[in-house]
Formats: sequence, C-alpha cells, structure tokens
Amino acid sequence: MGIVLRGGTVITADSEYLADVRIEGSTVSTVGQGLVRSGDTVIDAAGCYLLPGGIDPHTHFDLDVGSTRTADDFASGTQAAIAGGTTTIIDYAAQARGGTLHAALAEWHAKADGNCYADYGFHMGITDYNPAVADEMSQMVAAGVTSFKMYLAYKSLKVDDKTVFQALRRSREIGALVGFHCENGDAIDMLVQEAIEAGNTSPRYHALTRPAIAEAEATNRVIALAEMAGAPVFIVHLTCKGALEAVIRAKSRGIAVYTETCPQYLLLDESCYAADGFEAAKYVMSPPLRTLTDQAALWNGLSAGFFDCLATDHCSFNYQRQKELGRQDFSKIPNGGPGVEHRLALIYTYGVLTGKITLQQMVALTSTNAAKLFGLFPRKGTIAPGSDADIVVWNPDASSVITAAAQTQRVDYTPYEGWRQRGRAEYVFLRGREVAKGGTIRQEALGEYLSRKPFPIRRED
Ligand SMILES: NC(=O)NCCC(=O)O
Ligand SMILES: [Zn+2]
Ligand SMILES: [Zn+2]
Repeated sequence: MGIVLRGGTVITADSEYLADVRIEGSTVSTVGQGLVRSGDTVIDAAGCYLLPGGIDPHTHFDLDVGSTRTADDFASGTQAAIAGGTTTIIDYAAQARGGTLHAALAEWHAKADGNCYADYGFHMGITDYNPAVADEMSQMVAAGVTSFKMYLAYKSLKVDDKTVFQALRRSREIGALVGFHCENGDAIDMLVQEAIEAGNTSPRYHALTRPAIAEAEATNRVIALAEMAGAPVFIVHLTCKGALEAVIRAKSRGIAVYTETCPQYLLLDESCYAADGFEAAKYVMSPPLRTLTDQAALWNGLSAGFFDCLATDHCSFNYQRQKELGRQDFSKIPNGGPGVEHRLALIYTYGVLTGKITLQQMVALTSTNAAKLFGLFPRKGTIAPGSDADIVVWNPDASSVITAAAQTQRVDYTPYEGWRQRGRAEYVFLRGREVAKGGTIRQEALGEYLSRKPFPIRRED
C-alpha cells in the first residue's frame, strides 16, 4: 500500500510532464501513468503542479545576536517553512570567537534536534580561523557539515583576506564549499561611525552606510581569492548589479562561483527606507535593499540562469521590542527579516506568472540547485524513483493576501504586508508523511538532521 499523487504535472529542474507519483514508505517508488493499486491512498492532483519540496539554504533560527535572539526558533521557523512548501532548511551555525566548531555544532544540534518540522542541515560560520579550526573543518565535513560561511563585514564576525585565502585552500583539500557575506566591513564601519557622530541615527542611514560598491568590491575580492586558491566559492545573498557582474564574469570564464539572491532583493527596494518614522527598521538587513536598477539586474540575472539558488536569509526580529533596540541608533537595530514562509509563493507569483522565469527554473532555484551544491542530491531536490518523497502539491489557482496576522512565522510583521500571492502548497509531504494539508500543519516535529555529502573536488583544478 502506498500513497499516489494522481494526475498532477510533475515539475523538475529539467522536465515537465503529466504523471502519477507513487510514494512507498519515505521515498518515491515510481513516477508514471496509472500507478494506483488497491488499498492505496489516492490524492487527486489534477490541475496541480507536483514540485520537489523546497530547500531554503539560508536561514537563521534561534540565533542569539548579542542584544536579542531571533523571533523564530527552529520549531516556528520550520513550521513556517512547511506551510510555504519548503521541506528542507540549511541553517547557519556560528563559531563563537575563541570557540570551537565542535562546540558550535553541538549548540546548533541542541537547538534544532527534536524541534524541526522540516528536515535540516547546518552550514558552519567561521569567525576565528586558526590551525585547530582548519583541522576541525575536516571533522565537520565528516559530520555532514560540508559548507562554511565567512563574513567580510560585521565587527564581531569579519575575517581578513589572509584568512579568506587560507580557508578557501583548506576547503579545496577537504571537499567543502565556503560561502561569503560580501561587504567591505572596514569601509562600512567607518561610514557607520561617521554617520552616528554626525547625529544621523535613523534607520535609513543603515542603507546609506552600506553602499552597493562595498558589496561589489568584496564580491570581486572573494572571487579573485577563490580563483587563486583553486577553490569553489558561494556568494550568499547577492543584492546588486556590480556584484552580479563580478559573478557573471567569473562564471563566463569557467570559475566555480555559485550564488544566491533572496526575494526581498528582487521585490523590495531602497524606497522602503523612506518609510515614516521608525518603520524603515523593518527593512534593516545586510546587505540592505538596493535601487530599482539593481533589482532589474537581478531579475535579468535570474532569467538568464546566473543565479544558482533563491534563499531567504530568514532572520526575523519583532518590530516591537526587538527592531526598537535601535530606535536611537540604527547600528543597534538587529539585522534581518522574515521570509521562509513566502519564498515559493512570491517567486511563483512575481517570477513565473510574470514570465520572468519558467516553472523549471523556479524548481532549480528553490530546490534542485541547493540540493546539488550542498550535498543532498538526488535524495532531495527532485521527484524521481529513490528520492525522498518530499513533494509539494501546488495549487496554481489559489490566491490570497500576505499578512502578518495570517502568517505562521512567529514575528509581528512581514515585509510583504498586503501583497497578493498566487499559488499555495495544498499538500506537503516530507519523506512520505503528509505534513501539511490546506494550509494546516501537522503538529509533529518530524524533521531529521541531514548529514550532507562533500562538495566534489574538480579534477582539473
Ligand atoms: N542578513 C541579515 O541582515 N542578517 C542575517 C545575517 C547575515 O546573513 O548576514
Ligand atoms: Zn550574511
Ligand atoms: Zn544570513
């Protein structure tokens, strides 16, 4: 006896066809015609798309940022993910300065294990690179943490070029992919200090002190260092034309550069910082929202296939009491915004239905490419015999309005308040278990830790 999703249109990164999908246990057993047998549970998927469960490779749940902790923890964050059709998240664990990677991994397991509604893995943020940490990196890979992140910005996190270069070389030896937060932190720190000293303390100065050129410069630098190291590199949350041009140049030369952007950079722009009073704090994130010219460049890049992933960088803080920590000083506003719940519907509504990308590109960007880059493919990221039965029955006819009141994310606002969203995750399956139906989430934390495969080392490098 199995579950058959009958008569939907299966969408993968490279195909689209009408079929039944038969689930036996936790995996897909067959994809084809006429798969229903007696005793099966049958779900009528006619008129719906069958999408591989979304993979969001960039979340921050239950993150302590010093002054406060993210509004969403692993339970509420992964419930929101499931509600929106995302069945796997990869969260950023973070080494404490002076601490070990092992301690960070243990801390993240303690926060996530038993609390996740979606499957989950971890990247490891490195803030304090030294020979012992270089050693630990290979132990992380053995523990299934096959990607790392380094920050070129944020006073307490940023690393210098020597460290970037050393870590990239190390990643190549051990089969790991290092992601970088690309902003020139030294220049930004000066601009921030000058703004505060001049009494320019309102939220819009967050954006004015983090110009796009600081991101473009850091992106160019990281790519050059990766090329020198002969290592693959991942540029996280890319937001602007200059940084995208650096990625396109490198990709065109065959350099192993991968990148992601996020819905907020495609859909929102710097005009959000002109909001009255302190409201602009809702959009304080790093990098900040950019110009309409940058936004157009990102959409062109997305259509043309220069982006690998669409992530959210979900890092939610309530407007009341949390964003307000920076009411007198924008540099104290906790950085980040919510998004894990609405990623699929936003890209479907504003990307697919506007003709900017195809459904297959949507699947590649929201699931398949992340699975490939982060060592989960073909277990995750596709609908095929043997793959985990992580499947979203997507109803393209649904339409609703995004509101904070109606969201699952445990945060008191959404940057998309009042936005129309089309399409809905009618059913969500996680390893063959129905975890959401008609917007109602199963109240059971069935998510499992994903030990990921190393990044393949290219022979010619
Ligand atoms: N993006 C953001 O503002 N906060 C989360 C941390 C990061 O990804 O830089
Ligand atoms: Zn970042
Ligand atoms: Zn982030």
